[in-house]
Amino acid sequence: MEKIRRDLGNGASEVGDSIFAIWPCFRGALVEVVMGVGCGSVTIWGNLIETVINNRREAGQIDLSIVGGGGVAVTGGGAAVMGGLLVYVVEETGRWVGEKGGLGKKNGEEDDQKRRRFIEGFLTLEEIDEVEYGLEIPKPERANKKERPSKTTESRKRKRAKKKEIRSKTTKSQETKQKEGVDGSSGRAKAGSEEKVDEETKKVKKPKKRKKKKQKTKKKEEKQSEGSEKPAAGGTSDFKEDIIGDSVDEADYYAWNELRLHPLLMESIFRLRFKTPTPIQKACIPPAAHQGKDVIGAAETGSGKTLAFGLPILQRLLEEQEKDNNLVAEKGEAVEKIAPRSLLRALIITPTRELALQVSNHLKEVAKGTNTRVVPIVGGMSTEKQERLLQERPEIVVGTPGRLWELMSGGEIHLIELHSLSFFVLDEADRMIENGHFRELQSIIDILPMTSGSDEGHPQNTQNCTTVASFQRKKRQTFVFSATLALSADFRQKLKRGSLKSKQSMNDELNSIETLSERAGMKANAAIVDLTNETIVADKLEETFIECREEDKDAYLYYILSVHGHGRTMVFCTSIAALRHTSSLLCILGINVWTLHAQMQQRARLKAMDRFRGSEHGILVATDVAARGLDIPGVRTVVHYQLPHSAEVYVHRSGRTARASTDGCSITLISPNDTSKFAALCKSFSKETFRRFPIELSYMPEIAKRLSLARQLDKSLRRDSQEKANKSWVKQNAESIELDMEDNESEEEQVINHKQKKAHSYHLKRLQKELNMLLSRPLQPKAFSQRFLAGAGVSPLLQHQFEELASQKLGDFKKVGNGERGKLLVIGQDFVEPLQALRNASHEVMDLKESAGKRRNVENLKRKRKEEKKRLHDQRRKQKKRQKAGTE
Ligand SMILES: Nc1ncnc2c1ncn2[C@@H]1O[C@H](COP(=O)(O)OP(=O)(O)OP(=O)(O)O)[C@@H](O)[C@H]1O
Repeated sequence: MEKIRRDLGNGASEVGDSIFAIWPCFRGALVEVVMGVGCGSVTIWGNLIETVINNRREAGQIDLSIVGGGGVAVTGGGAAVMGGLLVYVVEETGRWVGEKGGLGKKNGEEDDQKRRRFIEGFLTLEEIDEVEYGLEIPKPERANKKERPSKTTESRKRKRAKKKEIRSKTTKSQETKQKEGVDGSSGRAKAGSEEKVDEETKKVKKPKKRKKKKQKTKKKEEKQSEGSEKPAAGGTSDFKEDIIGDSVDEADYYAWNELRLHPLLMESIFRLRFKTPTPIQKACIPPAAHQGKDVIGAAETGSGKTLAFGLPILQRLLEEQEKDNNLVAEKGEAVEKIAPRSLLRALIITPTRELALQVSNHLKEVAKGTNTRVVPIVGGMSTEKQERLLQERPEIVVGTPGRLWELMSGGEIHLIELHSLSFFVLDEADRMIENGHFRELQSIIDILPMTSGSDEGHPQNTQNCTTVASFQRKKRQTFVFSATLALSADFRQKLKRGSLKSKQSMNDELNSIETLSERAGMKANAAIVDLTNETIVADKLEETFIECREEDKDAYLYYILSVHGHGRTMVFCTSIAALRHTSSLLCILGINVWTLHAQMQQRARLKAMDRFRGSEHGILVATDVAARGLDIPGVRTVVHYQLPHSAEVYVHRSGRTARASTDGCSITLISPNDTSKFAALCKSFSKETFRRFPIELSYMPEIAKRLSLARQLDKSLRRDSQEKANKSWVKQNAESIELDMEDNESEEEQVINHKQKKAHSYHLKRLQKELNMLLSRPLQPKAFSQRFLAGAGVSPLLQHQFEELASQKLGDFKKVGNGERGKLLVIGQDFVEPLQALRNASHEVMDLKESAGKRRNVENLKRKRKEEKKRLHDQRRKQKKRQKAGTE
């Protein structure tokens, strides 16, 4: 989340007005409040805001996290002079939605206590991050950091002092532990201890959170018991034991031999059970890892591109470490003199936060057993926490352009000391140049040191490594990867020719892969690996479509999910409005879905992903933020509810299934308005035919009934919640500034209103009852026999409904006890997932050329009819005119 911070240096007298002005912005939004503290008026402000926030939290209307911070440090400017309380409201999108500044003079201990009470009621973003995502937070090491504007308030200092106290209590035990074998210098060991300290600190401070902490500890213990603990560098024996325990036969992995990877990396590969390198890995690792070349890599979705650039990075870092160690042994000098550690060596940029986290986790997994640290830096998470992660000086940083540039431009030393950067990677590179979305990327590229200089082999004369005598770093390598690089016809030709020279760009924009690569320092002799086939999509992907009217898309989606809802399914919408509409309808229809879109708070985004990952038959309704790169095993089906804007997005969306040599199915819902767009889309990847998804039409009347009820319910519920939110907003704000609300309604109006409300609530109840009744029985084809089931198979939903029905019936039967045999028996049937249904069905194929021809014919016919109609109309008009003139 990008924070836009401004201060309004207005006076405390405007408190009422200003709070009133802020709250409308909160409606429905998830916001973060950053509070600057330090003065007398805090007591009043703190109480006032606390009350309002609590009310709204309890009403479930807002979800606020309070991030403390000094007025001076947070805001600078006017506030620096005047101090006071500042409330910042920032939406997930980074759009500024409200602000308030109040003034006062410092009032000492009492205010501070109040403020602390105010802040302690909430779980901060940091804690939530830690609990949920196991990020390791190293302890702050001030010495390492360049002078930056301090965010410290007095109370934070006290907080830290308290932490220190507890830390000192725990240090002894940790020291003993470290001596007992845990590598004391390991970042992770440190991080672990810091987490413990944090835990203890919080225990002392927040009894409320004990429950959460317990879960956290439990989770951690579980993780540890799974054996995911990282062994210290060089200490591979634990690893080997793991592997031997799992009886890996190294001979099975012979295909990796020619890639000459470091033994520690090979151990990770054994552990991950990757028996052979994928083609893109085979093609990229030799030039990237052993010849020091830049690489442009294009291969189908799910083909292992992350390791195609990840392994060479780790390989080179390990080789350098070994060389350094040898030099240290030879010369007997301190390792820091020979080769300073703790410099940024690889910067990997991805377009989305989820992808950055995924790539980072993937690399961490492979880097287990080495000393190399990988850290994700993404928006939507606490900046402070990420700054602390960077203080650990990780060698590899994976991030999104926005947050990276925010930290870089803020002077984050680890990110701006780039003289030792050996790898610059652009994952999903073609996304980075779309619509000038990533201006920050341009800024990042601009601060990269030049690569073409003659400094190769010479000592780097920079702040941190003036003493590097014999340490020779090779020049920086640039890697550019995506599944759809070859979709640009122009670029494909260049890939084929092996020449990347771009035409002189008219402006400074990064509007083509060529300019992007050149500006990033890509060398002319880059290895170009294009393994994409003509159709670009994954080999084992079955692409299908359903033609339907726009208003019937919900019905077909419901059909797919309820009749074939087996395995994980991702449903893609192009707009957030459509996503909200679809997911809300599905929920009313009793289908549980998770949602993911860019306007969600990051925490919620990650939670949705985690839950989707954890559910065998989960359904994720997402916008295109989830289209690229996400690697979720077991996604069997992708549904394009709305057509994507480009062929690239279609390929990436579809590529969430059929990954890593598995199969999968994509279903595109095409309305008449979509056909020409769809044909154009297919044309761009030379696709001429498409299979029609088989639909058992006899289900549709029943589905239509359910949908009609669900739509009515949805509409009413939306209207109600809107009205409620408006009313409670006015009421609460009036209360917060102690205004009495007058009731202007006459008695007659009140009676009418009451009657209307009653009628409305009765109507709602009736609709719900009717829908419940329909949902309580299995979705049946029209000609469904009540006694025997035949047809398209049983989805999990159907299975569940059958079981319910059976237990009901059998229950009734037992009650009657008349000795008759039960009439309904549920026999487990195999589910038919979309891909299977497709394979079972006949090969009905849409010839895109033919259908485009047909469409043209229909359009011509329509045009001709229209012209004919117009001609006849004009003729009649003229005739009438003439007749009129004749009679006159
Ligand atoms: N050599 C291998 N053998 C088997 N599985 C592999 C191998 N390398 C990577 N994988 C697995 O393949 C899956 C896809 O990998 P990855 O996410 O890197 O694909 P990708 O090509 O980057 O996909 P996308 O284009 O969608 O981003 C991951 O689950 C990864 O663990």
